[in-house]
Amino acid sequence: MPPAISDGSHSDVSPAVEVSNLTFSYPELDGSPAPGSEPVVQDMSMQLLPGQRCLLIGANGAGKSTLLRVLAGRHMVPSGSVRVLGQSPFHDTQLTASGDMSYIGGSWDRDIAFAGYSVPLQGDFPAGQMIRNVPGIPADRVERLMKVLDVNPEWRMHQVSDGQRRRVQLCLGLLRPFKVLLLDEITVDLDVLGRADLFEFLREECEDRNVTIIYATHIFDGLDDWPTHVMYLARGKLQAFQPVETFPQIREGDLLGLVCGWLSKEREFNKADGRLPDGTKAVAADQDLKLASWNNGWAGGRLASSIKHSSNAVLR
Ligand SMILES: Nc1ncnc2c1ncn2[C@@H]1O[C@H](COP(=O)(O)OP(=O)(O)OP(=O)(O)O)[C@@H](O)[C@H]1O
Repeated sequence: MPPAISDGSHSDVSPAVEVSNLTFSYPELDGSPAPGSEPVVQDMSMQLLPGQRCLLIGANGAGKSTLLRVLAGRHMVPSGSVRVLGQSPFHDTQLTASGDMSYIGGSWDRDIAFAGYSVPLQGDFPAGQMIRNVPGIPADRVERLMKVLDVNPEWRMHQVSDGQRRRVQLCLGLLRPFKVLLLDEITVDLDVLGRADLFEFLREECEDRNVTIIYATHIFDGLDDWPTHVMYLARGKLQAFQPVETFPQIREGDLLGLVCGWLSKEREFNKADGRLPDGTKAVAADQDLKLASWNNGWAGGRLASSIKHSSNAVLR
């Protein structure tokens, strides 16, 4: 396991993203973390400057999505612990409303009362109409993005494939000229060429417009020379955060090998420390399982509830 280190770069330019001693736990219904639980993000500090692109790496359950959602202002944290473009993303909704910060998460869905949670966005409307109707976007940017993402304006949103829906989601998320972009593994449904075109577009955005990007992924194909920085999380802690040129393996085009090495060491560490593969502490077999104080909601006629110390259980 590499030691926690900081980028070490010093600059007079204000950071685009700044995290200072951030600790975050998911609250239970009473607003406090489950007693005895480890925070999902622990004592993290890092900063990225305009123009930098960072890959966010970590095993399943490491806390990547949680960190991105905190940066995107989806969870309340003390205002000094996260600054995006100098603002607190939770407290300053203008960051998102203005389009200066864009967050594109893994799924594109919405909760519909009495119908269910996580309903994929669908409806008989053409993709081109949705995209071209977003006000205030220069026409050349709209057409360029539709070309990069190969979006057919005639696609009807109730008939598209998962990959086509993802392309429309990305197109809408990238439409406004953001300054900070947070991407949570959004390329799983894209074909190889679509993914390559997208990353080329994002690189140009950084180089031409000086934007900052953090991208969480498990897919490293073709990414060796894309990031300027790499950030590795394990058990909620920042294990490494460095410019790519400081990693000989990345310079030699073996980003995947570097990541596999980190994850294998992490797996051995978890085993030796009596932890589950996701890094959480294993619970003794004789410990009572208690229903947690949260329910995840009704979906498809089932009540999905979380049971403490277990994977999600479903009560029918
Ligand atoms: N809404 C939630 N309430 C409580 N705990 C949560 C919630 N969402 C995630 N967690 C827990 O937080 C931890 C980190 O989850 P997170 O989704 O951030 O991991 P990740 O690194 O993005 O994983 P993956 O690579 O599988 O997407 C996990 O242990 C997960 O069980």
